[in-house]
Amino acid sequence: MKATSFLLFSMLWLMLIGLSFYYQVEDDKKYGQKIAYTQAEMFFRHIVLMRQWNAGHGGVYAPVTEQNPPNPYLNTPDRDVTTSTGQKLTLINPALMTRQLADMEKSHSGIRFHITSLTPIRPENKADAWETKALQAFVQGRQSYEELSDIGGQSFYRYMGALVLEPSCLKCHNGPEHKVGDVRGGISVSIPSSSIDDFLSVRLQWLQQSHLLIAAIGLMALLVAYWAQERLNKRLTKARSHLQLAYLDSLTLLPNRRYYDAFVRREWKRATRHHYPLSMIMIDIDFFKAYNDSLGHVEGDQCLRQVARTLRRYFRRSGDLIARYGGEEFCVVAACDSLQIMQLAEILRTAVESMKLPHPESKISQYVTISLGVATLIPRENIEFGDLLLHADRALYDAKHSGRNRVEKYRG
Ligand SMILES: Nc1nc2c(ncn2[C@@H]2O[C@H](COP(=O)(O)OP(=O)(O)OP(=O)(O)O)[C@@H](O)[C@H]2O)c(=O)[nH]1
Repeated sequence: MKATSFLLFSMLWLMLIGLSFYYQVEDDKKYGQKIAYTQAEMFFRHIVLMRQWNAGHGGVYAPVTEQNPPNPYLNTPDRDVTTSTGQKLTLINPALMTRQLADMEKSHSGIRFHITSLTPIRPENKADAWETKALQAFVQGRQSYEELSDIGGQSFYRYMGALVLEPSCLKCHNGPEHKVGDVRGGISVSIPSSSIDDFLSVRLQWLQQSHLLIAAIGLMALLVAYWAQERLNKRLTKARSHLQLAYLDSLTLLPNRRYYDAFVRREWKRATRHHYPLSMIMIDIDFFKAYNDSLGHVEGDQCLRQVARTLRRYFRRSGDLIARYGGEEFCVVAACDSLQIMQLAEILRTAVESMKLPHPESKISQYVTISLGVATLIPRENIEFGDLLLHADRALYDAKHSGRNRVEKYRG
């Protein structure tokens, strides 16, 4: 893994973790809201049930106390009674019971509920702005309404359920304008959002910690993979450079003689099996000693490199090879016939001459030139591959002795 890939994967991983964190937090918020509204709805249903119980009994009597004075809005003949022992009792109808329970709940848990309507009998039952919105929604046909809203600057999950007139309610709501099934108001239940926020913040903390841990584990795994890959790469590079040292000539970066020998042996066997010709070229730089002597060894090395670079351009096929044979000698092996190898040799000769690399001490040209000896054989069982080398060498000798800067073919 490269450093850029490591960075890319790390960023991708962190993005995934970030996304997972975001969606889980959002999900938890929704879940928290759902819990709040469900809790509020349950409260509402419970109150409605208690009201039904109360209305079913036509109200219940309780002793008159400071906290439980007679209800001035209740116009029934037996609102206040005195027992045979002189105890004063007053009738508690569903509305009064709801109010008393609301006061108790508010001081106990902070949860508020409020019985209200668009036309309340009791002024304290007047709807606030949010409740008015909910009651108007009931007029449009909705049965419940829920929203996150403020009361006195404090945030609440607010739920309101519609109160529907039932037969038992007609004992008190007995005017001609009332009939069973009418929505005559609602009870709003408000749960402080702080109670859910506390639960959410604990969950958020857990999510943060678990995501940080997973992110760190993932990053560590990536780091380990990166580190292992780096180690492997280093080993591979080392192994490759060892291999290169063994088979490459360090000056010209051409394959060396050891590689060349192994290559020729392999090609020789193949050509023997398939009966096709194998050709060889021995190449020698003309008057290279004089070049060295006049310009120095450093320039000599540079000249060898330039000649190698020029020659190498003509060897792209997998069956052909050029190598540094030693000193200022290069050799070529190619799976082709004598005509083709002569053409190639001539191309190589021209290419070096065309470099126009000045040679102040050459007796045949003002530039660096090469002599080439070419040989071709169709391998057979009774011929050694060394014969091909000897023939090429012989041809090179002929090229040297017939004037240099030329190609000579082995003539047998
Ligand atoms: N700079 C440099 N010179 C080298 C290297 N290997 C061999 N030589 C030199 O190549 C020269 C070869 O000289 P000779 O074998 O006499 O051949 P020549 O001078 O080219 O003469 P002909 O081949 O007859 O044209 C020697 O002076 C070697 O020192 C090398 O790696 N770098």
